[in-house]
Amino acid sequence: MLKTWISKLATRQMTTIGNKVEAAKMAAAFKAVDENLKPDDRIIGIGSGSTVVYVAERIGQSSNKDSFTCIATGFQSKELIISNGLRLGTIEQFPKVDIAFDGADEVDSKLNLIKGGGACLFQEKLVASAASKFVVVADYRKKSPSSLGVQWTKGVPIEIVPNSYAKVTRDLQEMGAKSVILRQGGSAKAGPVVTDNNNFLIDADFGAIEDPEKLHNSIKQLVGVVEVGLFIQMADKSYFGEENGEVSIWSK
Ligand SMILES: O=C(CO)[C@H](O)[C@H](O)COP(=O)(O)O
Repeated sequence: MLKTWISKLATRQMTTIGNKVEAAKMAAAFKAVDENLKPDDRIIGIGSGSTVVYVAERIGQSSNKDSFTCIATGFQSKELIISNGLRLGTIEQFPKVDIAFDGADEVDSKLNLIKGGGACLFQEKLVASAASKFVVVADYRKKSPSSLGVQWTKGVPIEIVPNSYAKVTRDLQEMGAKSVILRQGGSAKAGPVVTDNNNFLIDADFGAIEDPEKLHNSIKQLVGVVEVGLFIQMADKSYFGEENGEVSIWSK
């Protein structure tokens, strides 16, 4: 009896926490779109992950949907664009993006980001780097209290060419990574995660990252590395949905 009551309480608490996080994501995304999407924006980048779902929903509510085209950062993003009745274009057609929205795994006070928790980092960086304005949407759990790698402890996601994984693993270990893991598909797939670009992903934990730009540049030059999930000084603004329902904004 007591066990059942405790389990019901735990379920209710988990639901409340879950709802709080979902509400925070939605609040951040809606405010970010409302404050940043301008009527003359023609090409809009749509990122990946669970927060961007609300960005696509909000953009999908626009009355001038025919006047702009959305660029995806991966399979999920493409589906979001289509399911919200938005026009889909490609980065090859539109290499100049007016504004891009995306989520993040961790954000520091200088607006450096860890991204790639959802395995989409290469296309996310491609679209963000093509954008005149890059706006991040996240919930309160993504704010770094100090350095990157403190809040997000699964490691820096790194997209690599598949047959380079053993060599890049060794390189990262030699660079001082505490752990280097080839990301696995888990119960959904026997073997490694394969990205939208047919690559593998490594998660390399460097602990608290004192100099993210230096680390980014060192990893980027390793042969086999396609892209690094450290986004250095790319974001213009970050919107965080808070636990109390408010939205806080960090700007450059
Ligand atoms: O980088 C990403 C995918 O590769 C996501 O943007 C990041 O993982 C944040 O996702 P969510 O909004 O679900 O927390």
